[in-house]
Amino acid sequence: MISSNADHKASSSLALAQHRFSGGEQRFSLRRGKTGNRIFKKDTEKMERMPGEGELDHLERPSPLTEKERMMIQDSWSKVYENCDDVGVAILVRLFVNFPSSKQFFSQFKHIEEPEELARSTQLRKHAHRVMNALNTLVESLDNAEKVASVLQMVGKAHALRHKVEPVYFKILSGVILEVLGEEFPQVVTPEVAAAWTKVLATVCCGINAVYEEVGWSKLSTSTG
Ligand code: HEM
Repeated sequence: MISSNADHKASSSLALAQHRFSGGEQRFSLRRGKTGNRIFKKDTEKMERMPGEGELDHLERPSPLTEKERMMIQDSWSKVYENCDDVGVAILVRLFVNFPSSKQFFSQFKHIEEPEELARSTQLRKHAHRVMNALNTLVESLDNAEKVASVLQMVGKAHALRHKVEPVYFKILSGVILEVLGEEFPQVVTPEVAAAWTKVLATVCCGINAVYEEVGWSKLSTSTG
């Protein structure tokens, strides 16, 4: 069961396979306040829409990255990673606000709604740090297929077996990552760079799905049953 009633009221689009990277409807972005600190800004008010049944089931593994794409990923990531903690928290707050059902796996903030309060949660901040570090390892290892596979094995197994996270949330998170990076780093994440990121994140999702299948995850579909 991955969707609450609220999930169905929504009308945003998200389908990694179809290159639609709107991560949801309420937008919280990082902006510099007068003090120079990054703050969360709420732009619009809408509700979550989970991908429909079968919508994301047939994600095809993208072609390998070209050398140029690999360089674009590594260059853009170096700018993003300079703001590792802020960006990681912004991504996860956007995920949890736009897709509230994704909070169900987190004991310490599953009932919190306010983005500012979410952003202060120790559990959220810790997970943001872990996600960003894992992405950093993947980006650093783009020319090392074995290393990429071992990271995806570790992440996939832990989330399937220990945390029992439906794999669709990895696709949702991928869309949110692209959306936030595009908004926060518009000079860096040009359409060409975003296309390369699309490939990387689709590869991550395919790898995670493969691990879920390996460990016998029984419900790879986005079924709400
Ligand atoms: C690229 C995507 C992700 C990466 C790299 C990632 C990475 C990690 C890592 C390294 C850990 C800690 C080690 C462990 O317990 O296995 C962790 C824990 C966890 N992750 Fe993720 N994660 C990702 C996506 C997600 C998503 C989409 C969800 C659910 C919506 C999720 C839910 C959790 C939960 C519930 C924990 C345990 C948290 C705790 O014990 O405080 N993760 N993740």
